[in-house]
Amino acid sequence: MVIFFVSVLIVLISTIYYYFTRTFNYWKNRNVPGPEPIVLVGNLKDSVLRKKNLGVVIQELYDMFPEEKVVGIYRMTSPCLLIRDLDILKHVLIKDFEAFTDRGMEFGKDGLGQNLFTADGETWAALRNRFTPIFTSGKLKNMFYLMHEGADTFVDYIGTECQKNQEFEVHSLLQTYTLSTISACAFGVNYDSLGDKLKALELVDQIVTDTSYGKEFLMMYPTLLKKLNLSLIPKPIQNFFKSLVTNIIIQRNGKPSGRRDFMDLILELRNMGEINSSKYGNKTITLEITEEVIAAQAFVFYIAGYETSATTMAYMLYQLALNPDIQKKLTAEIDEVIQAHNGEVTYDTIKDMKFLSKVFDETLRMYSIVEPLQRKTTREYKVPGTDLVLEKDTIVIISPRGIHYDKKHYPKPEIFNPDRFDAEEVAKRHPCAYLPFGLGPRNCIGMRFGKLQSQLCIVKILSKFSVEPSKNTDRNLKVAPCRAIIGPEGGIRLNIIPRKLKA
Ligand code: HEM
Repeated sequence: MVIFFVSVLIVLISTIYYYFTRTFNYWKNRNVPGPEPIVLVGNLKDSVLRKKNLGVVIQELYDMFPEEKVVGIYRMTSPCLLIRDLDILKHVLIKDFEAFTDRGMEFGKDGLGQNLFTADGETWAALRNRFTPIFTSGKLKNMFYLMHEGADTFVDYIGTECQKNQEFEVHSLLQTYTLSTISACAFGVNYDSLGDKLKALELVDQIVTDTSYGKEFLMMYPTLLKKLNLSLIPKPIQNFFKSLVTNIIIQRNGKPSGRRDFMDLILELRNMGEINSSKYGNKTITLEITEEVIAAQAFVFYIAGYETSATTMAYMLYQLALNPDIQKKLTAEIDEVIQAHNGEVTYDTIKDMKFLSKVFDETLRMYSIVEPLQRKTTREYKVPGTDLVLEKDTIVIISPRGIHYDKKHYPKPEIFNPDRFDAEEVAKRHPCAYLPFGLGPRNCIGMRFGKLQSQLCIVKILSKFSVEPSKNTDRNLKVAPCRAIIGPEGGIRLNIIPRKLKA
C-alpha cells in the first residue's frame, strides 16, 4: 500500500514538474542565449514572490547579457524574447509594426476588456483610429482651463497645509491633483471634498496595487481569459466605471455638453456611428461605441491618467530637492517665462519653458513608469540581423529601464542631468534610446496630456514653493515591488516651503 502511494506521489510530482518545465528548452533549441529558468516561475522568481517589481526584474535580465542583441527568457512557463538591440527594437516598434500590432494582454470584453491598452487586433485598431483625434494639441488646448483650475486649487491646498506642517508625502499628495484633473478633463466630475476624492482614489488604486496573480495567469495562459470572457478587473471597479459613464450620459442627455472634455468628445464620436479599423488593421471591422466601450476607455484613461503623471511629478520633485542648483535654474526659468507672458500661465507659457521640458525628460529617463513594454507577433517574423524566426503569437518585451540605465547610451546613468536632453546630445543618441512613452503607432496615446498636466502642476508649485529633503527623505529610493507600474516604495517625503517666507 505504502509503495503504491509513494509511486503515485512520485508520478504526480514528476508530471507536475514536467508540466511546469515542459517549455524550458524552447530558446536552447533555437540557439538564443538566456538565463536558466526555474520550475513554474521561469525567470520571474523575485517578481512572482513580490520581492521586486516586474520592471526591475526585467531590467536585471537586460543587464545580465550586455553583449547580446536578444535574450530568450521565460515569463512563468511561456517563452518570450527580450530585445536589447536598438535597431531590432526600431523594426519591432516602428518599421515592421504590422507584425506587432498586438500587446498580448487581452481579456474578456464584458469586463472592460475593450479598452485601448489591452485590446488587440481589429478592436484595438478601430479604437485607436477613433480615439486618436481626442488627444490632439488643439483638443488639449481647449481642456487647459480645466487643468489650470485643478492646479490652482491644489496649490492653494498645499499653501494651507504648509502652515501646519512642511513635510509631505508627495506621491500620494500629487495623486489627489491628477485624480481631480483626469476626473474633470475626462468626465466633468468635480470632487466636492478631499474625503470623496480619497475614496475614489482608494478604489482605483486597487488596480495599480497588484497583489492578485492575474498577470502571471495571463502569462501562462494568454488566450484563456478572453475565451472564457473573464476579466482581470475586480467587479466593484467594473461597476464604478460603468455607473460613472451611464450617469454622465444621462446628465448630458446623450449629447456633448459644451465642456469640451473627453466625455463630450466621445459622445460626439458616438453620434457619428460605428468605427472602423482600416488604418491599422489588416481587415476592416466596425465597432459600435456602446456604453460598455466608453466605460472601458474611461477606466483606462483614469488609471493611465492619474498614476503615471503623479509618479512622474513625485520623482521630479525628489530630484529637484536633491539637486538645488537644478531647482534654482528651473525656478528662474519659470519666473522669467511667466513674467514674459504678463504673469499668466497658459498653454503657450508652458511650451516656452525649454529647461522644464529637459527636466521632465530626464525624470522619465531615470524613472520610466510603464515597464516593460510588450508586443506580440501577429505572424511568423524573422528577427533582422539574426537567424532567428519567431513563431506567430510570440511575446516580445522591451526594458526602457534597462536601456535608460545602459552606460552605452547614457554615461553615468545614476546622475540626474537634464542637459542630456540638449538638442545636440539627443541627436548623438539612437532614436530608440529613449522610450518612456513607448514608440511607434502603439505608443502612449495620452503623452501630450500627461506631459501638460505634469508640467503645469510643477510650474504652479515651483512658482510659489521650493522643495527640500526632509529628515525622513530616503536617499536610496527603491521601486515598490507590488505595484503594476514603477513607483517609490514607501512614498517620497519632502519639505515644501513657501518661497516668500524664505526671502
Ligand atoms: C507621464 C505620463 C504617462 C506615461 C509615462 C505613460 C506611458 C505609457 C507607455 C509606456 C505606454 C505603452 C506604450 C507602448 O507600448 O509603446 C502607454 C500606453 C497608453 N497610455 Fe500612457 N502614459 C502616460 C500618461 C497617459 C495619459 C494621461 C493617458 C490618458 C489620458 C494615457 C493613456 C494611455 C493609453 C490608452 C495607452 C495604450 C495605447 C495603445 O495601446 O494604443 N497615458 N502609456
